[in-house]
Amino acid sequence: RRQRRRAAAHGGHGLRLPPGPWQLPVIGSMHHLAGQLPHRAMRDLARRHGPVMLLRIGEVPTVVVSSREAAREVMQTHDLAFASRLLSPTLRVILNDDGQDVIFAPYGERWRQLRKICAVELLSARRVLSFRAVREEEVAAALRACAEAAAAAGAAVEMHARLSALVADATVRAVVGDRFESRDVFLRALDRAVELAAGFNPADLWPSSRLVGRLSGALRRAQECHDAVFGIIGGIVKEHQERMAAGGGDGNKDEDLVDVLLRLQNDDGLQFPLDTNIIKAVIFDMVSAGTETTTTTLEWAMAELIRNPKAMETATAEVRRAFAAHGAVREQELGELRYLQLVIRETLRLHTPVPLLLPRECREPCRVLGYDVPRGTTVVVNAWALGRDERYWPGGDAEAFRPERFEDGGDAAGVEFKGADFELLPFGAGRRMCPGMAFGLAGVELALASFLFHFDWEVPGVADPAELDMTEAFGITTRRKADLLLRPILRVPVPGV
Ligand code: HEM
Repeated sequence: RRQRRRAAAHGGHGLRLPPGPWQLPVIGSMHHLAGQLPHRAMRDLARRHGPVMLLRIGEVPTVVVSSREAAREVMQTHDLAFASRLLSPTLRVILNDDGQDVIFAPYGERWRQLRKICAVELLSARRVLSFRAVREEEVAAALRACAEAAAAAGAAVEMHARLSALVADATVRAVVGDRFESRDVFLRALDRAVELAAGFNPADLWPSSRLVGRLSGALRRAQECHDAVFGIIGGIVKEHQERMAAGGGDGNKDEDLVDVLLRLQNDDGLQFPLDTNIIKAVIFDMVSAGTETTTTTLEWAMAELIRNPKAMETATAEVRRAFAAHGAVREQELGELRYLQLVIRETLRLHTPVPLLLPRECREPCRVLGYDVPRGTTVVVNAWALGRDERYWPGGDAEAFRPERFEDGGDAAGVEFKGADFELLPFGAGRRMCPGMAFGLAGVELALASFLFHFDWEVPGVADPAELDMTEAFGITTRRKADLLLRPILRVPVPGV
């Protein structure tokens, strides 16, 4: 009978819908998620109901995928059927559009054009390389700040603030060409957007109710975020336009991403013109997708290394050995740091920065592991749960930080995060996979290697580093809840200090 009720809820007949926990009127399955972070609650529910599970989040039918095989079906076998996104009411307000950007655009020609621009122009390997000097300068500034703290005996550094400033400045300079004065206002608004975009507010739970939408504080807050962020971006785009009109800003070498987009705006070959609103939305995508994820990865990597002194020792010894003669980390040789790469891979496994990836929307009726997924269903892949699943990470230590598991001969040797191994999906997979992977990793690698090269790190006031608080906060990304206060001890002089 339960099965029939669910089928009716979808307006479908004779469908074999995925199983799921019992539902209540109005709130659907929400009571099963209450009091826990969604990715954790969904993992626990999936253990009981299976790898393809149907929930109703408020009124939104949501299929949660929690096995390697099911993820492969969604993101590879039927990728085209799941290549769209849904735009929640909150996101619609934050972006002020119906999917004009890349991240939340529905699948279609418009998205394909923007995606191609990302691949060929904005986030290509050549472009990422062109921002090397920016990355090096911003990392050097962060190192100098840490060196000052180290010199003031015993001063600790609040790593979240330090890392988000570093990543934001490096990303923003690449995207818009310069730091901007309102960086902190921008970051605060972005912070709120990350929380709001995770959904689970009344406006997103009951999208069909205008009344709920109107009464929901979330939409008001989303509007405030939009105004703050797009006001700043609008000013930046205008400055670029004026500079271009005055004949400056040309020359491929120093192009920032706004320059690139404005240049493409004049390209007659585009099927869909890039109007200024689209450019602003894409700029917002680049900055928001680039900062939060990269900062989160760096913070967890530092926290895990602190908690695991042996891994810290190995990673530090490797980077100091590699760059001892040069006195500073050089980006072009980072590929040689094999252990550091494994530390990053292990961090992305345990602390998948976007734990539920970005929800997809089913474009055409489809079957996943034999279950029917009706058109319009939201589909969520619990990448965080896959990354900790004992079936794929054997050895009884799936929740432990052990980069060695990826070494040759290790039990996860050869498992990569490039979208082909469905147990490790920090960047997703398939057509909607993250196009900013190289951009993000370049920032993580350089910063992490440099922090370890110049400093040893201690946690003041925590007798046993294993006791470090690792609680996650709610949001579209898995940020740390607690501050990460670390004391740097200078070991190799920082140039310019
Ligand atoms: C550690 C860093 C990063 C992580 C973990 C990450 C993760 C993700 C994930 C999980 C998705 C959704 C994939 C899917 O649906 O299968 C995504 C999409 C996206 N990411 Fe990233 N990302 C990172 C860095 C970046 C950076 C630096 C940029 C750009 C500057 C970027 C731009 C994008 C864009 C534009 C999309 C949307 C793609 C589409 O829908 O077609 N990301 N990212």
